[in-house]
Amino acid sequence: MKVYIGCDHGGVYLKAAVKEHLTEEHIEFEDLGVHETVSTDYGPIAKRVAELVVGDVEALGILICGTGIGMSIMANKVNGARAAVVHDTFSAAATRGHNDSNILCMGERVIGPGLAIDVVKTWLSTTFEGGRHQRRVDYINNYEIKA
Ligand SMILES: O=C(CO)[C@H](O)[C@H](O)COP(=O)(O)O
Repeated sequence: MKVYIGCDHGGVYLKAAVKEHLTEEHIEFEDLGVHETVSTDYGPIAKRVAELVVGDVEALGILICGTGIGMSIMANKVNGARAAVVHDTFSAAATRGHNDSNILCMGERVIGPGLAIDVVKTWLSTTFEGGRHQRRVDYINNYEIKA
């Protein structure tokens, strides 16, 4: 598994904490930026990470901005991206197990690093349950194909 990670200026510090965790856990990742707190736009970073994730079935993405919301809105414009804004461990497990989310979005202005790392751990260690949930994810995929 490889994790593509990106942030805007509102997520630089939380991204650093998440990268530290991934490094400790020997999880391969690629940082698509940004690296400074200079004001920047989340759209291009979300698009790039989402495209890389969709292009590699083994890959997952983590996107961080102030709220996680702008990143998720943009990422979900990329066909095949299932980006979820998550700030609690229950939702982290549910969105992997039920929605097969492939991108986790968080807001540095919403969540502290301790809980954020717990969210990342839970999200990365939960697998898609399939079954009835596969039918529901298929509905989304089929909608994208026809759109
Ligand atoms: O959370 C975000 C998008 O969802 C951005 O990080 C946030 O809107 C940036 O705001 P500002 O330019 O005022 O720092």
